[in-house]
Amino acid sequence: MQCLRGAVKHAGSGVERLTSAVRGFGSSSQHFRASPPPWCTDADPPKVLITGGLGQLGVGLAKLLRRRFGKNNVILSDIRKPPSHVDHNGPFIFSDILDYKNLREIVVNNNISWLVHYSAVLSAVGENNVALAREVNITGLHNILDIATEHGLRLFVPSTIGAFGPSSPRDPAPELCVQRPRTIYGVSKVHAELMGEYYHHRYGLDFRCLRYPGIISADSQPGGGTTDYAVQIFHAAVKTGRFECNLRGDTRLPMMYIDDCLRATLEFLEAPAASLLGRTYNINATSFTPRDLVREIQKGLPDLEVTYNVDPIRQAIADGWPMALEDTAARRDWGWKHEYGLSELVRTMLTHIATGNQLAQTY
Ligand SMILES: NC(=O)c1ccc[n+]([C@@H]2O[C@H](COP(=O)([O-])OP(=O)(O)OC[C@H]3O[C@@H](n4cnc5c(N)ncnc54)[C@H](O)[C@@H]3O)[C@@H](O)[C@H]2O)c1
Ligand SMILES: C[C@@H](O)[C@H](N)C(=O)O
Repeated sequence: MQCLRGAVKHAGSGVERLTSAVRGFGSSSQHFRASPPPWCTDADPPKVLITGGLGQLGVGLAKLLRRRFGKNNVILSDIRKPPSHVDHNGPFIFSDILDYKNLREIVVNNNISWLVHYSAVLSAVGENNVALAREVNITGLHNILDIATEHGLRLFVPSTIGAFGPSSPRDPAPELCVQRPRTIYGVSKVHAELMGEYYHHRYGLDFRCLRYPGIISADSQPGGGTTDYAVQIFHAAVKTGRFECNLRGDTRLPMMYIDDCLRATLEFLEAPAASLLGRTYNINATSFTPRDLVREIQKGLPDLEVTYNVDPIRQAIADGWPMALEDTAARRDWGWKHEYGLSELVRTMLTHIATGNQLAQTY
């Protein structure tokens, strides 16, 4: 299929306070399926490559997929040096998605069958460096599409709430509607959705795409997006008890706890092709404003103080994004169901961060 390429060329006391506050919250309700679903009949597990794997989502996804498919069947890759804990958990290799030959070599040499394409420049960073975002998010995607098509891979590319814009219906945004985003990030994600679906219809590429909400995680940092405040506030709340929020207090956006996001990704990847009436699906969990989030965190940490210092770039981006996503198609076609609402998300985040801080003090 080489012809295709040619053709389409705080601090201690705070931690104790927090620990006792969250003890009453109970433990995470997360549970991942331990064995393959009955309709998963593949004799061999897939060999999975994750690009951009050292960002907020990749390490967690690798952990989940390795539990399911085996440690050596999931290769994490990025253009940065991995921290030692990542290096010890399974295979990691350098891969620059802009280097087509290197990417092809990795796919061939490792007999890759599934490609999870996480490399991207996110919304806020993208507005500061449009050329870089265009290169990584669009040129890089072209390499990924060609390689996935040439080698018959199952390709997962995440899209985002950022693929909608001010003229899209906002509460909720349906699967199919006007999409005129005003960020290079959003434009590149609409491009990815359309190109992937085109390659599916034209070349039979097994392209799969989920529009993720803003993702909230405790042990990985966000990479420069508009929803980053909703992760940073937890760490600031525990460390200093103070947080300066860069979005207005009434900015409602769709959000999701990372365990729901990663489980959705695995379940969607495993869904039989015949059950997928579409190739790009919205997934939704909860929606909140900074004020809602502060109120919920203050149930565990009543002394948290929040001030607002709005970043006009991020605020303009958020004002053009939906407040919720309509996701009945995902629930109908492949059984999507979220587990974390706002209160579960906040309890789980505070529990994880308190436990992490205690461990850090121990060692
Ligand atoms: N985190 C979220 O809230 C969220 C929400 C919606 C969609 N998504 C999508 O999910 C995916 C993963 O998001 P994330 O939050 O982990 O992103 P992130 O910004 O934290 O990580 C992206 C990774 O891509 C890598 N990268 C950049 N240029 C590269 C290149 N040339 N070659 C290879 N890797 C390169 C970076 O080193 C980084 O580790 C992205 O596609 C993002 O658009 C994320
Ligand atoms: C929403 C998502 O795509 C990312 N967290 C961003 O804000 O850019």
